Amino acid sequence: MAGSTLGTLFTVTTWGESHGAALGAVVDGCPAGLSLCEEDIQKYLDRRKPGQGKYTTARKEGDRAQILSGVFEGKTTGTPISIIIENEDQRSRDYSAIKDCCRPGHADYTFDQKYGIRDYRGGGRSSGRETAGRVAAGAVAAKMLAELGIHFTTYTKAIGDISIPDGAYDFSQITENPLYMPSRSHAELAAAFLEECIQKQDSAGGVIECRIDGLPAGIGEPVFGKLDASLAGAVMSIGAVKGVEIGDGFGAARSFGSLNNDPFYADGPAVRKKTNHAGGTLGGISDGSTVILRAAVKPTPSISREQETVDRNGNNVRIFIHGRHDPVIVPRAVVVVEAMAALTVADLLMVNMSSRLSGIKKFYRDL
Ligand SMILES: Cc1cc2nc3c(=O)[nH]c(=O)nc-3n(C[C@H](O)[C@H](O)[C@H](O)COP(=O)(O)O)c2cc1C
Ligand SMILES: C=C(O[C@@H]1CC(C(=O)O)=C[C@@H](OP(=O)(O)O)[C@H]1O)C(=O)O
Repeated sequence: MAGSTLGTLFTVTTWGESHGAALGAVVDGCPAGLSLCEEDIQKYLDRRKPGQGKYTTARKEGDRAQILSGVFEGKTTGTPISIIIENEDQRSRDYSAIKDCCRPGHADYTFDQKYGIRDYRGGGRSSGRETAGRVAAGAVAAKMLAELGIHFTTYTKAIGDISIPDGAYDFSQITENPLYMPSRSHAELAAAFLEECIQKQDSAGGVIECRIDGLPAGIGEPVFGKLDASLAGAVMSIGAVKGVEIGDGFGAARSFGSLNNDPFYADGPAVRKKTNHAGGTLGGISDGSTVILRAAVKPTPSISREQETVDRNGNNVRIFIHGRHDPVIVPRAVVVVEAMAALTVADLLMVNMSSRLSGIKKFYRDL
């Protein structure tokens, strides 16, 4: 299936290229009866849309979602939901000039090696634009999860070295600044840092944090389909994501068992934890506390500074990229991380429904 599909029971396939006529997604396995309209999807897509200010690519796309199937009279029908987003601004400034060169840090070289043919008008399937389909699909998953009381809070935790300390968040700020940072002062520092990067014809990376609230204990598979492994796999499949942490992540390697273990306590009939170093998962199964994941995003590879590379004939050449590129990917990828997390949780929930005989009996009785 050439790696375009994710999930077991709640699946998503994305299709299309950055410079083709359109791109989109097919969501299969979404239960019938969910209220769903184009506006639900649009709200998500608008958070990723390019061409919105100086910290995003200048490529102007409306990114309007159209639902082609799987919804009737405002409700999902249980059949595949197909969503299309037309490309409107494919015109690129310089791709023909660099068509035989491999952009350092981008996927040109590896695509050439794998397929022997490449649509040089842009990144094709390796373009960040492919993530529009993921976000449209993730909006469907998030809508379903919201009905179950499962909610996502996703934001920019760091840009370059400007990092918001754990817990020092003002969530009301997330939508107030174009960098999606939950701290006004950090957003101002990050904006100044990005201005410097742009001046130097350079790009920057950063960290995205996603918190999942309302997930009950018991979701996730014990071996390969672990909640943390599945989240990491889905989030690592986003272009430019170079690392994923769950809970304290790499910090846990420097901790001690006595500090890193989260003590349990009984709160009436509920079992809770005093701390959450584990990030909401134990043994690959949710423990009922907030699931916390972070994604490390590298600096945008296409920078306008002169760089060294090779061409298809094996010559050492210098490359100048003058196209439309994000000086920082992080703010636009915030909603992509959320979408991938929502798709993963929706799928694991569906798989989980068959893990107990009592669950199957209940489903059978309700038929
Ligand atoms: C939302 C989003 C926007 C992106 N924008 C750009 C861009 O404008 N220019 C660019 O060179 N790469 C951009 N990228 C990154 C490339 O798609 C990515 O680096 C490339 O596919 C190579 O994959 P890798 O970095 O995972 O190895 C973007 C990625 C995402 C997720
Ligand atoms: C258009 C989008 O971002 C694009 C992501 C991208 C890349 O190489 O990843 C390269 C640029 O596109 P183009 O191929 O036109 O030069 C960005 O503008 C988008 O995300 O919608």
